[in-house]
Amino acid sequence: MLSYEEASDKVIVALDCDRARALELAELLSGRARWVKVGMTLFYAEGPVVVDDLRARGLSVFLDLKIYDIPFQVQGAVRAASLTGADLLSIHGLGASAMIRAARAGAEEAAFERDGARTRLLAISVLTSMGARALAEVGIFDPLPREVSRLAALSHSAGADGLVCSPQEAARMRSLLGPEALIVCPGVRPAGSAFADQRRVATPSQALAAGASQLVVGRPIAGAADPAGAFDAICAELMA
Ligand SMILES: O=C(O)c1cc(=O)[nH]c(=O)n1[C@@H]1O[C@H](COP(=O)(O)O)[C@@H](O)[C@H]1O
Repeated sequence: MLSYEEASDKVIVALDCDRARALELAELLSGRARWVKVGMTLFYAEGPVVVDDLRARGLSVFLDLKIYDIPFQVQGAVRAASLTGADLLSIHGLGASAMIRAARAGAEEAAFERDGARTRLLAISVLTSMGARALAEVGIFDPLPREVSRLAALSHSAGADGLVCSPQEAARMRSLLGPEALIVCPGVRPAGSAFADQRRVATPSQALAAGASQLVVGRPIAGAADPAGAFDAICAELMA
């Protein structure tokens, strides 16, 4: 059974909003949440300073930029993004092994320059908003779990520290990657919450039982009338 601290460490709150609201949410969740996610909506509007703001409040940051480009560009982008001191950074597994190795080199350069811990890299597998039909639209006809497995194995061997996948693939990825791998799952919906644009979803307790290391939860917390209450309810579910 998890303690409240262990449960809260497993929940990464996605701050897909502007800086004022992100800081308001950080305040509302103060003393509860330990992890937040800065994605493209917030980062493109505010830049690296927002990572400083959140780290200064003692929060660990997943910088979710889903980086995808040629290896040269990716190395530079990952270096720059890692210089923010973010704990986690996302890149696309679809960039293949040369791009992932370049990402790893960029993260190592930044750690050397900062004389600090290396930002850990999470490879995005198949977005949780996509189902088999969306995959087929982009020419991938393999069953979804097979596509996720291929990207997981490739990213792992090229130097990514972990994987982003839906909770529906978490058990399979846990047995593929082993007990130490970081398996981060968005597409988490407490019972009764709207799925919105998410397709491959599960409840917090199902995601945890399937082997997720951490869960990413956005709108069910950030969009709730009482974000702290919604966060605590998820922790309580993980502790049960
Ligand atoms: O990298 C991610 O975090 C991510 C990957 C993915 O496949 N699906 C996914 O939803 N996400 C992110 O997880 C968060 C989910 O938000 P909610 O759907 O509001 O809980 C968003 O910030 C997405 O950017």
